[in-house]
Amino acid sequence: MDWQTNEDTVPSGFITEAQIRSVLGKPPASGAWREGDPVGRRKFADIGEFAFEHGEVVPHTHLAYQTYGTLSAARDNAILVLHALTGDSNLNHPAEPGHPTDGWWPGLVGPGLPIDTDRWFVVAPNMLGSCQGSTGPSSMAPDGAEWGARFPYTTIADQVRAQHGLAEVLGIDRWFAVVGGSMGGMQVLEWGVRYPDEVTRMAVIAAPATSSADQIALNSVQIQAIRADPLFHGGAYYDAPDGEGPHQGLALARRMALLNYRSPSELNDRFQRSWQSGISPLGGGGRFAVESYLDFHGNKFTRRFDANSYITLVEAMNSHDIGRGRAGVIPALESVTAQTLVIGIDSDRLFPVPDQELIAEHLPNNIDGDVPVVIESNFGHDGFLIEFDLVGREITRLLAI
Ligand SMILES: CC(=O)SCCNC(=O)CCNC(=O)[C@H](O)C(C)(C)COP(=O)(O)OP(=O)(O)OC[C@H]1O[C@@H](n2cnc3c(N)ncnc32)[C@H](O)[C@@H]1OP(=O)(O)O
Ligand SMILES: N[C@@H](CCO)C(=O)O
Repeated sequence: MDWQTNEDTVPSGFITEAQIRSVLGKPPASGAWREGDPVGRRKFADIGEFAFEHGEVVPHTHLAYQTYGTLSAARDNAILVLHALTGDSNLNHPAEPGHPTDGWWPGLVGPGLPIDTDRWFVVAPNMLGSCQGSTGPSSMAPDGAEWGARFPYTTIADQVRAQHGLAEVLGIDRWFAVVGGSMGGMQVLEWGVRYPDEVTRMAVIAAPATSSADQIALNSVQIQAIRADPLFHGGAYYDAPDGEGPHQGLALARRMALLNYRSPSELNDRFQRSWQSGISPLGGGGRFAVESYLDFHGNKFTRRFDANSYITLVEAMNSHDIGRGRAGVIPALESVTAQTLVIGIDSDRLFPVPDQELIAEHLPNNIDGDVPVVIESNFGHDGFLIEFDLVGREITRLLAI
């Protein structure tokens, strides 16, 4: 097949300001960034005025979220599932009239699956600062224009405090489990440290206790790729004609990110030196298959994500230091009371296994003693989004103890 860019890909996930307003019942002074798509299954929790760790205040904030299963009368079966950098509140929706198949954890969450929605009430929010329905840079500021680059610097702790606001709206004062991977795993840790009395069990998957210099460096070049795009306009591109924006910069950032998400051996095994039709055997005049793959995902990404949100969320990952203001990483980890499962992936080059070893060593109630579970997978960091059987087996174990 001759792979091309995906110009015809239908964007998904964007909702309008008016649609959010119709759910919240009042002008939210915040919203989503692009017209055209239905609210679908999302609900919106109004969490009011929000003071960011950095000092700024946003007068009206809301989180988009979805629920799966039924909350028990005792309200004791709730599980919070937290997505990674570019995820959303869609966990698993089989195709049905009006809705295509959707969701980023279809092998993990659903009836009869490891997080069995016949038993558990699962809550999946879109994180603060994102662009899939929750308040973020593409939301409207009080002056009637999008926040853009003016949106407050957002930390992992901010995102977790916003999720806590959602828990209050839902009337859930204790989670049976909090589960998440990558950036979601950072948030799981923050939940365990910040709200120890509200988390019974937690699973930290492919995440570190702090973002290291290496990880910050990988993130910073992605941010720079977006800011260097001449169509970025300092983050004020929402009213550009014909939907122009820093699409090339965002696509380049996604290409770079993908290299951290996959393992060298997977790319080598999968694509080898194969090339697209039309390329010369020397490699000129066309694209290697792996280049086409990166182009494909880079272009596709620009159709579902806002560049300012991407910067906000990547900066939030950079902010991650579970020991900040808590006398260091080790005392912070030692303060967690929840039963914990820590999962690493042996081929993860973004958040490698030593990151999870540090966490497991210092969590007092790690179910595997002082070591993490290390999943063998060739898929690198993205393994937690692909290896449903391996991850599911461990989650099942956590929920069963
Ligand atoms: C919680 C969260 O993290 S949510 C965010 C998760 N989602 C994403 O990250 C979106 C981007 N997608 C991905 O990274 C991956 O698809 C994953 C991790 C979700 C799943 O990984 P995999 O099953 O290995 O999918 P893979 O990376 O091969 O991508 C498949 C796509 O690449 C395309 N593709 C494969 N090879 C090539 C190539 N040589 N040239 C162009 N396109 C290619 C496939 O056609 C397929 O397209 P589709 O998405 O329209 O079906
Ligand atoms: N593919 C994931 C990786 C980050 O953990 C995402 O885009 O969110």
